[in-house]
Amino acid sequence: MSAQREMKEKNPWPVTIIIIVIGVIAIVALVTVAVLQNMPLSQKYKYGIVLDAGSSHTALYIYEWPAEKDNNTGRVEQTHSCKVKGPGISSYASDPWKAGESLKECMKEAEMKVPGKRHHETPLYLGATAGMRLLNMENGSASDQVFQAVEGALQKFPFSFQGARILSGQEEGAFGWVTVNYLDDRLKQGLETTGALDLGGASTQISFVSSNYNGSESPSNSVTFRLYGNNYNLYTHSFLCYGKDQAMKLMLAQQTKSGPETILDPCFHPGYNETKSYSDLYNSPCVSNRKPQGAPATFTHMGRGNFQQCQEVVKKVFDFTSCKYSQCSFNGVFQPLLQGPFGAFSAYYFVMNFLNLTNTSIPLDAVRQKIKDYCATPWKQVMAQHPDVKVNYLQEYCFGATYILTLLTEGYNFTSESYSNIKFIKKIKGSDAGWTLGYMLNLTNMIPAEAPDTPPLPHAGYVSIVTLMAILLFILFLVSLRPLWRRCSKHPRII
Ligand SMILES: Nc1nc2c(ncn2[C@@H]2O[C@H](COP(=O)(O)OP(=O)(O)O)[C@@H](O)[C@H]2O)c(=O)[nH]1
Repeated sequence: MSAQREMKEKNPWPVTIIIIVIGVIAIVALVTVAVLQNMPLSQKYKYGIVLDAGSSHTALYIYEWPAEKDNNTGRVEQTHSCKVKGPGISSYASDPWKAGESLKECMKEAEMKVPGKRHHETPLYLGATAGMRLLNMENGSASDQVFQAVEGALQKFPFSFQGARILSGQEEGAFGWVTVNYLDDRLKQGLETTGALDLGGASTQISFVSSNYNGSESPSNSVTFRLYGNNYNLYTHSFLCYGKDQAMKLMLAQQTKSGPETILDPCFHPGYNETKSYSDLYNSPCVSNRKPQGAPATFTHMGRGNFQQCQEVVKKVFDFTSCKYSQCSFNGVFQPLLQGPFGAFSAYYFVMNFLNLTNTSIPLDAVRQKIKDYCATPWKQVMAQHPDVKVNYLQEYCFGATYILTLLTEGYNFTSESYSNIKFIKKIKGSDAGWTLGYMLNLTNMIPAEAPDTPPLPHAGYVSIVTLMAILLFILFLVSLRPLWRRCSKHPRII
């Protein structure tokens, strides 16, 4: 008995080893549980699809975000876009069925891009803008029929179709502003926001936060938001008929008041010569009431290529005569003092990018000179220099640039100084600038009013601390076994 006890006392190794093994297993288990518990769930994605039914064309956008971060920010990304072939849906007023048909190709693309098992839960929205606003004003039943055709076509796809509707100008402006600031991560961080300048085909929007605007003056221009715990009082205005294409009609209407057979247009290149129809020019509610009586069926549209004269004609499409507010942009519309940086997208970008004028540190006078030289370039030469640019776009850059400059400086009152606060942009971090993302974020409640609770430590910090504590505990445990070590180290010694 006593010999056995002596042997146990003399040889504590098995007990020590067992204790160490249990200690190691416990610590490994502790660390593993901590890591697994805090590991992000396997990255399952959710999707949303928005169709932007614009006046000149329709575009489809697919957005993607990690499934477990529905109400967080900065994570929704555009993963795919598709430009619908043909004109905007408002152009199918006389053949509504074709409006629905036109969307099918892009919708089939969306079916391929969104994983099959997510199809049924993927919301699909169609928002129409100024083209449909104008058609609705002109012919309500035609607009209804276009929507019926479009809804019928979209319902045939396996997504969760949430309806098609016309956005108000205010929504278009405000959601464009949300998109820009969301993508720039300005909302979540409560930073100074960026204003949004959107130039479409039929309307144009200006939206910004100004510290001297609280919504009391001209409340119809005010949109208030509470996003991530911050209140925003946004000024926004949409000018119907002041998109690039409708503004061109306004400008041509200025020059065809008397119903001439020929016009020598300073906004088109010298040598440009096309026969155009009066009824096509005056086919929109923006100009239809100005159609000259007794005009011929067609007129010859000739170019003169004179920037200054073009600016004079363009200025005439703005009314600066009356303002019942403390200050106005044009057409008697209130506008507070411009403030902060601005992002200018859609046609602002297409035109300024074509002319290599997206760099706004170029002085305004140099910008004017460049546009002047471009407008004066003979049409033949312009076509020869840009054989791969669509003629429809190419013929309009002189007018487009003159209009943009006049709208910004005379219309919105940008100065040589504040012009440099504008950035001409197409995409931000891979997503197109425009109203669609803001619209989807709003409808899916993906921007919370209050800042989401954040854990006190980031995931990596938490895992590091748990690991460190486990290692320290283990060392402490080993140190507490010191008396045992001494005994162990004595016994094996054979002297
Ligand atoms: N140069 C050029 N112009 C474009 C392009 N896409 C659209 N536009 C023109 O830019 C203007 C605005 O287009 P968009 O932003 O699509 O407006 P919407 O159709 O009213 O929504 C219209 O005059 C279009 O004809 C493009 O890829 N290049």
